[in-house]
Amino acid sequence: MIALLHRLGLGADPRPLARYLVSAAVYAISAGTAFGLLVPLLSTLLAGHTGTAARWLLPLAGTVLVGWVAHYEQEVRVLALASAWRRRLYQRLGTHVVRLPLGWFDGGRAAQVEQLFGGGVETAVRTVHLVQALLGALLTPATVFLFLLCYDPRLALTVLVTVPVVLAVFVLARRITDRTEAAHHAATRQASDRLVEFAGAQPVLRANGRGAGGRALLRDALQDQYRTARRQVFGALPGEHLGQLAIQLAFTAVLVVGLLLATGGRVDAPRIVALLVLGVHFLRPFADLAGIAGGIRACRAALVRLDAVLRTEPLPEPAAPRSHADASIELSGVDFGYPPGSPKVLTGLDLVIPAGTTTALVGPSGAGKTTVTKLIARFFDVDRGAVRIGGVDVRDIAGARLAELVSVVFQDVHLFDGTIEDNIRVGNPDATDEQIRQAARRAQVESIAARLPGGWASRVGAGGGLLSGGERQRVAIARALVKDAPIVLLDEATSALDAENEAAVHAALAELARGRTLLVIAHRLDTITGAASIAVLDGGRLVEQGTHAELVAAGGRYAALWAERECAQGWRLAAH
Ligand SMILES: Nc1ncnc2c1ncn2[C@@H]1O[C@H](COP(=O)(O)OP(=O)(O)OP(=O)(O)O)[C@@H](O)[C@H]1O
Repeated sequence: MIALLHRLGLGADPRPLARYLVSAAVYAISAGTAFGLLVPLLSTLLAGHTGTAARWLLPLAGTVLVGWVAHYEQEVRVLALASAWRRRLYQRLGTHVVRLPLGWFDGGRAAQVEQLFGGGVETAVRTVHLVQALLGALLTPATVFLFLLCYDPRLALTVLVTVPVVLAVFVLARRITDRTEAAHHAATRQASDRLVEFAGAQPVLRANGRGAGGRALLRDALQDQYRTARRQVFGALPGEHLGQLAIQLAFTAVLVVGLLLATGGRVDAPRIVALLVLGVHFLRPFADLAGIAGGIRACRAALVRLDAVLRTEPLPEPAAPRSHADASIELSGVDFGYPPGSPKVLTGLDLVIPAGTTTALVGPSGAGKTTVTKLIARFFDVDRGAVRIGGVDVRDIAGARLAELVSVVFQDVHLFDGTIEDNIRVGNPDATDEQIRQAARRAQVESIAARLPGGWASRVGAGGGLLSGGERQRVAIARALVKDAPIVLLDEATSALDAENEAAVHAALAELARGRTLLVIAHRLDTITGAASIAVLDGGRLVEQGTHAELVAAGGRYAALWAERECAQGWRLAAH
């Protein structure tokens, strides 16, 4: 844990950390000392020696004052330390995440990072506060024990013997509580997932007359959650009571020994009362230790998640970046698997896309088309072979330069819940209003703004939910137009488009192609019949390449796909 905290930079500035630890330790020790000084004060007071008792007031007041100053210092230090560390962690995470390969964000990792930026860093930072609680729970009883040892070694040994028993009972109690808590968390998570799913699936459920069926799934999940919540309450009760019981038993043991000592006349009654008060203060912090241990476990889990992200290697930057000659693309002998080393998705792939031309990638689902675009944009590095832009290996082009060279328009375009203009401006934050409007016009986005109730000022909803698939893609094309990168990689929207949308996307694509190297993953063959070149991918290999006419005439894989499409269209016409 200490190595983990060190790696995450808690000790980057050791002086404030050391001052915090010292003030927390001084506070914990002074609390123990104050309890220790109560013994002579109380015992003399109870024995009626008021004058002698008064003499103890001064050291007690001094200790309380030291404790108060240390406590103030500890609170100021912990706030400064936690906020500096929080800022450092956010900065490290922010600067690291932007250097990670974009492919790393696949498979739910984006949500993981979102969670870290949300509660994860906060939970990790709580570790700093737990340190003072831990020091208090260890150093205060240790100081009290030293006083007990000086006052009465027999009583001191008695309380010492109870410690392992109390700790063992607390560990057992914690295990019982943890088990039921884990089951309850899992059931709560499932119930909330079901709730979200149930709300989101309303259109599908109702369209299929499954309103009641969907409710049954939700009801089952909620019942399950209720059952585990009850189990958690009843399961946690024995755990909590066991802990309290252990402390009470330990105290009873100390009481019995104290009474034996008093009745045997070996210690006078006032002193034994004062010592028993000290015994209580020795045992009390053990109840806190169980809670602190649970808190440390939660913090550790957050720290491990943070560390895992921060230790992920960014794609290496070239030591001596090179400049590309033009916007041509070339893949030569490319092998690639997710993750590197796993079964190959692309094998020995050769593909040349001359600068300023449009090439369409077609092929069955899973052929590796999207993977090709991800390798060109360097979301991942190839396992073998090379991807070149303008004759230069993408690994030799500086990351920032490559990002300027290439625009990627994904199949599932993500829009932010802002206006259409805000969303286009993402492509180039420095673009003027006129440039934005012009890109919007060329990408056929104006008609979208015209149909929205608030026009250009309308928000597009979370993820662009108020727009159709084709409309979202047109906004993304406008984004690529304002970015004005010489290479555009576009994964055509697979969602069914109405005739008007289809024509608009066509026109937007034609604008995008003008003067650029465009690689389009085509899911509708009609879109790409005019492309300069069509590359047919199957099983991660290039099986054919040529123009539409050449490939249809060749009667190969593409001709078969074209025939399938014609057949499907014929079926649609007949069905109407
Ligand atoms: N991030 C990933 N991790 C693991 N496997 C992946 C990942 N992305 C894609 N794959 C696998 O790689 C193979 C090729 O996927 P790819 O998305 O490149 O195909 P595609 O031709 O674009 O398919 P589609 O037309 O359905 O989008 C598939 O078997 C897919 O399951």
